Amino acid sequence: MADVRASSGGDVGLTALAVSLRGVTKAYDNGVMALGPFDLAVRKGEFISLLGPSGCGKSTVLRLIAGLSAPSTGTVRVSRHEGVTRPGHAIGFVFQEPTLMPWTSVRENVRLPLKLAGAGKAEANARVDEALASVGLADFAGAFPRELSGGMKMRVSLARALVTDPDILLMDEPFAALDEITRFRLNNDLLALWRRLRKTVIFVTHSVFESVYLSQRVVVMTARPGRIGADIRIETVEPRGEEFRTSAGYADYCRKVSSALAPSYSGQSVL
Ligand SMILES: Nc1ncnc2c1ncn2[C@@H]1O[C@H](COP(=O)(O)OP(=O)(O)OP(=O)(O)O)[C@@H](O)[C@H]1O
Repeated sequence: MADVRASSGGDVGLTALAVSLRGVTKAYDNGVMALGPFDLAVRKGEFISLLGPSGCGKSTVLRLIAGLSAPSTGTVRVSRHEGVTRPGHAIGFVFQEPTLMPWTSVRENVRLPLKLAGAGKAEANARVDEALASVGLADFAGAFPRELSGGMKMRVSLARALVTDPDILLMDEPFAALDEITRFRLNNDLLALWRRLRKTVIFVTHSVFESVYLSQRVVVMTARPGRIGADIRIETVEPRGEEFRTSAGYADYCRKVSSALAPSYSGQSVL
């Protein structure tokens, strides 16, 4: 039986967990067996990456955690802090496309989740200002999406996800469409934000390099139906920066993660 619950974190042994998936499978209506059985426990404040071949069910995992889709079997639990009365959601979602409303300003784009949650104007204004400042866009509140670069649009998208002060940030290949320099900069900014805000981050990427650079744990998924092929802890001196990116330790971790990914593509011809 599928069971999707938002717990207050009161379960014995689960208090430190932000997200827990147990024995989860997902079969879509068209018969595609996308996932599972899949077990994952993410601690509060942890930064993990989900890495795996195309179609292995990474986005499906995020959608299940966000409650946008229900598991076919198994349990999905999302912990919420008790007594929190702020408007909005326990979960913020950032997609690969910034999906901004082109006809209105950055400020209104970021305000949208608060509007939907019925937040008062004064509180919403303060939160929008704070969210924009946290992604370095304090001076662009009045700009329109067409006036922004790809990296800036992604920052707006991130601010929109942060504006409700969620406990958990789900990010689905957010930087995949960006050039490498912009991507590296956003990687650093995201790490700085994570260190400051201590959100739980679950980050989907196709990039071995990005997963190792950002995460405390890289969860490598098998080809569809996605299961956990490897769960690799990345341990290094914090805070991370360019020194880590160019270190032997980083290269070693990238090799280890690549090896864990290899069974998913070995034997498959690209021609
Ligand atoms: N709504 C849906 N209906 C039917 N099949 C779906 C649906 N959503 C996803 N799938 C299928 O389920 C499988 C897993 O999809 P999912 O998007 O979770 O994979 P992914 O690992 O995120 O892929 P990618 O890396 O290419 O984005 C794929 O085969 C996909 O075609």
